[in-house]
Amino acid sequence: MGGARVTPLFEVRGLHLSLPNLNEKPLFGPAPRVHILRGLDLDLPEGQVTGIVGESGSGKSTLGRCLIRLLEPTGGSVTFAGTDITHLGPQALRPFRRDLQMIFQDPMSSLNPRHRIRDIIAGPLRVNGVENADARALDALDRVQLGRRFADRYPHQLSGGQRQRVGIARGIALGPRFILADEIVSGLDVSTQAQIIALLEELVADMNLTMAFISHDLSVIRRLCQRVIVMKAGEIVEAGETAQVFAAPQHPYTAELKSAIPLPEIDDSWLHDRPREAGDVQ
Ligand SMILES: Nc1ncnc2c1ncn2[C@@H]1O[C@H](COP(=O)(O)OP(=O)(O)OP(=O)(O)O)[C@@H](O)[C@H]1O
Repeated sequence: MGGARVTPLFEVRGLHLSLPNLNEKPLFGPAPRVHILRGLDLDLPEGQVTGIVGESGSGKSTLGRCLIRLLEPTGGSVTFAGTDITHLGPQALRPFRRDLQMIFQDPMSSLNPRHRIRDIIAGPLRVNGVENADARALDALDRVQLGRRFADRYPHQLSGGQRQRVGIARGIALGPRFILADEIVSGLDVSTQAQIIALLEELVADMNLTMAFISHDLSVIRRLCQRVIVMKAGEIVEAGETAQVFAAPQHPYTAELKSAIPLPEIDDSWLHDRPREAGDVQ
């Protein structure tokens, strides 16, 4: 596309992650290590959504967790907004926690069933010492187009799409700069998926969010992500602008991936149909 270069929010160089392989513990000596990420280089441009695709077990979630430092890399570096966060301990990471948020795949298991929606969203705000946590939780409910009348409900009283909106509200309430979204629309029906994707697009634009969006669904990736990286066996086999990568895949694996999942070629206007009334939200 050309134009001005977008500053990367994340710069990842030679990222490596290995863990002891507990399935192959020898009688003597240390367990052999399993290499999950094998030297990744990538930039995540600020204000853009980068899709991460690849077969099951290729390391997508592990990469995401290294970015937000839920995992500590065993090699290479992760630089966030100019600071090397690769090996920061819990104390040094504290100032970054607000900026690095995650939305989980299954909101039912990640939302405490005994807590009201207002407390689920306000919880992380209180932990981070944010003033007016309750008011900000209600604002977040508005931003995800659920509305305040959901504040006193419990997760089981909501539909799958509504619960995912609560997950998103919790993710954005702290005003993060980066969100990791790991398979967050996989469990939803197609029309609810489309509404959630439209909401994410709006939030990314309004809040200048940078997002890494892990998904198996290439049509969702094509809709939402300006850039995409393709992983295989702990390595990045292809990266670039989404339209280019899928139009002219350079790596046989990308072509394989593309041919494995049919992409809808026609009329995606339904993706733009968004509810205008909070009561319509699914
Ligand atoms: N704590 C761990 N100990 C040992 N192996 C692990 C651990 N976490 C992940 N792995 C292995 O690392 C590989 C990458 O896992 P990861 O969850 O990152 O893949 P993924 O691409 O996100 O897969 P999926 O699409 O199935 O979620 C897998 O083979 C997994 O079994």
